[in-house]
Amino acid sequence: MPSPRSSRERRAGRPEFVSLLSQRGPAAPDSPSRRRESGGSAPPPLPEEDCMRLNPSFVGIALSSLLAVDLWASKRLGVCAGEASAWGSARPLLKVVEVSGHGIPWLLGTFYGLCQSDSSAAREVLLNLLFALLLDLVLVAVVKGIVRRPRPTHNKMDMFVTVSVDKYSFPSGHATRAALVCRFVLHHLVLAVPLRVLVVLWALIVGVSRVMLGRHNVTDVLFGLLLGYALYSVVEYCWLSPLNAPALFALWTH
Ligand SMILES: CC(C)=CCC/C(C)=C/CC/C(C)=C/COP(=O)(O)O
Repeated sequence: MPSPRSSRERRAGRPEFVSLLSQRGPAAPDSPSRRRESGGSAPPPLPEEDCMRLNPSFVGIALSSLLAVDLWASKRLGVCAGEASAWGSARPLLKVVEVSGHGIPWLLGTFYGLCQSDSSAAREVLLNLLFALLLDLVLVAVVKGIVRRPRPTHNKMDMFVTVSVDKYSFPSGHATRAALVCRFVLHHLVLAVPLRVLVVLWALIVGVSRVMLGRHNVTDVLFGLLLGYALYSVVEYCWLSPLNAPALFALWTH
């Protein structure tokens, strides 16, 4: 009966073991690389980029899997993407939700409030809300323009007023605005608890409705919510006041 040691030695001589070993250290006496070096008929080594394609990194595999799950889930959840979709009858209602998170009503409403406000505290809050909404529009446009992810194929482009970058879907502008406005309102308006809950629900419904309407993939909305949440911290950090932006406030002093 052969000893375990001698059988291990015999296995080490087999080509598959030799080739594995040859990738880690100096070539074994009978390894394919040694045969190649000695002018054998083996094909020339692959260029670096071909090797990369054959050996995708862990991050690459994880990202493409996430993308595949995202596309699959977004298509399944796009139940109001058209009138003929599974929940197509709810589409008009979700389009009302869409308008509630659109930039134009928020910009016009804030501007109108600013013109009407007669207390300096209200003016300060509204001016900062206006600044936050404009910053959000610019940031989303820049990210959309850089990432250029197309909207889902099942989306019907029948949105209320859009600008050119809105043909792209990452991140969802409605989701960033909803998260930003939600945090802003919760911090600066003294509201009763049921109203605070309603504000949070509104932001979540705006986010979910983007996927249900087929406007976005799930990751567009998740990233949008995170971006809007983080953007509020930037707005707080850069908070405009009569002390640091007197010229701006002078514009609104009656
Ligand atoms: C002052 C100015 C440039 C206003 C533009 C307001 C405007 C047209 C905003 C676009 C809002 C919109 C359609 C965003 C897209 O949202 P997604 O959730 O579909 O990314």
